[in-house]
Amino acid sequence: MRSAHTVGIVREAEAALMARLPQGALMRRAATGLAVVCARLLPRVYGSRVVLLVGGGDNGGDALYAGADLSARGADVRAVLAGDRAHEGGLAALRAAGGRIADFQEDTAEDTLFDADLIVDGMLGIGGRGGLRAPHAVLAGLAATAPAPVVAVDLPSGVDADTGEVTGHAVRADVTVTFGTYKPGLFIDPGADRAGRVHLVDIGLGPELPGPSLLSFEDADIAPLLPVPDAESDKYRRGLLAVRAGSAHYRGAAVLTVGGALRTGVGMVRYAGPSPVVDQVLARWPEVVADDVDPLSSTDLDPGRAAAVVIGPGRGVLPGNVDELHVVLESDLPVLADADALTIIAAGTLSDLVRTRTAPTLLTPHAGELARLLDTDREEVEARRLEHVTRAARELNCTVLLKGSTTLIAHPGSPVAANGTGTPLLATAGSGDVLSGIIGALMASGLPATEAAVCGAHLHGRAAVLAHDGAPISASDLLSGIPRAIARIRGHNRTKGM
Ligand SMILES: NC(=O)C1=CN([C@@H]2O[C@H](COP(=O)(O)OP(=O)(O)OC[C@H]3O[C@@H](n4cnc5c(N)ncnc54)[C@H](OP(=O)(O)O)[C@@H]3O)[C@@H](O)[C@H]2O)[C@@H](O)CC1
Ligand SMILES: Nc1ncnc2c1ncn2[C@@H]1O[C@H](COP(=O)(O)OP(=O)(O)O)[C@@H](O)[C@H]1O
Ligand SMILES: [K+]
Repeated sequence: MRSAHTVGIVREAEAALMARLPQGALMRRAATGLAVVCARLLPRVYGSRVVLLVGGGDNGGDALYAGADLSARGADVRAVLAGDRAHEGGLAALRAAGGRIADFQEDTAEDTLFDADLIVDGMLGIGGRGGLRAPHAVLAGLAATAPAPVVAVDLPSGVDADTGEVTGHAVRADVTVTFGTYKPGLFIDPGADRAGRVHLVDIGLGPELPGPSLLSFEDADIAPLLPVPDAESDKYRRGLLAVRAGSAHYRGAAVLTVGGALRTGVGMVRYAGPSPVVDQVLARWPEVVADDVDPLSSTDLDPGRAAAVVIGPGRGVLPGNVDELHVVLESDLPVLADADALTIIAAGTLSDLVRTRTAPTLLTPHAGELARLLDTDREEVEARRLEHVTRAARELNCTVLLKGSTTLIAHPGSPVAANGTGTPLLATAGSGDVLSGIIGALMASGLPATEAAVCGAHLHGRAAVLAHDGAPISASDLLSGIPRAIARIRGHNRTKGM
């Protein structure tokens, strides 16, 4: 599991640690770690051409000291100064080690960057604010087109460390070397996409840091959470999931939600819906126990021995659907509400019930649905995803999973989780229905809503990557990836344990 802390927290921890260390010690630790990663990226250090893009703050200082280390090992190091000032100690160290230093010149910068074997982005770190100004923006553009790999110092310049937001230009790194702790923006798109592979360099900040602001999970963290049936299990102990998805207009939503649950593994799926949808679900999934129920006229929940309910995908927003959701939310079962159920909640009539129910509640909106829940617009949510998912969890007093290129999961009082798996190919109709089924199965198996959401999103992304094989996938294709993803994740855990 990788923990991230916001800039404010990093600054406080840094101040506490620096008070006990000789001046400059932290920057030396950071720069040494950076130089080691840079050296590994070069076929050989001696004779390699390394170009440092140097900003006016300590981020530039890190780059200059690392450049001095590489220069001392025989690399040909050139620093291009983006600002009108640069870290004095770093400049002196690079000069003393034989490196060259030049101010940014529009007419020579391109040749300098295109001749490099490695480009080190030390323009802005956690002190960056807003969109990159010139000449930083020009250098970011040149670094993106130059053939050499780009290593970002602490974070790619132009990425907001706390949110992953990018306003205008930002560096696109192949590798980011970050110091002391991960920064949230390294795990949230578009920042995550700009960061490439992220290495953490330990500079001794750990003991000064409080609990994380954001978490990112890997296979090894997910594997122990996945339910494993044991010899004592029967279908009820493994969990019965009640699915309230699909309608005469949207039959596929029922088929996909149920499929997501079955492929994830659950004791039983009990489906309730209008008769033509029941026929379609049974034609595809004969193992389902299905009840003909017209949700528009019957509000009986009769969940049997259900351990959790998924409601909403393709279900409709008519008065009967509102009544059905009301009954489900009034139950003491864990509930996952998606799609049309979110539209109903956003309309206001049931949001109080969501807020006050004591059983676990998980809402799984995309940006548009979250915007409706928070009475704002989609662009606003997309620009500040972390802020909005946190606010929704707090205001609705439940777990909220915000879908999108980075899926975020928030629960009041807990660090937000950023999902690290997936592919843009997931942006296809119905893939959200599959996600609801996956998470519903995990909730029915007994996982708390937040853990089910974190595991489900991870599994969903892994399944997509395994299913696509380089070609586009449909939501149905995704289903076949789920068991393979579970096997891979479990296998990873075994390897780690050996
Ligand atoms: N914390 C730690 O534990 C450790 C931290 N360390 C390192 O220190 C880094 C933080 O250093 P920092 O505070 O000096 O800020 P930094 O990121 O260099 O930027 C400041 C400069 O950027 C400029 N600038 C701002 N926005 C801009 C824009 N949009 N476009 C253009 N320019 C812009 C701003 O100019 P101004 O706006 O003031 O004119 C100022 O000159 C941190 O990321 C890590 O690398 C390690 O050494 C050791 C351990
Ligand atoms: N650019 C992207 N990269 C990765 N995953 C994405 C991207 N866009 C969407 N997704 C994922 O695809 C799924 C789409 O779900 P949703 O928006 O509910 O679609 P639908 O309602 O059609 O099923 C979500 O899991 C979401 O996180
Ligand atoms: K940087």
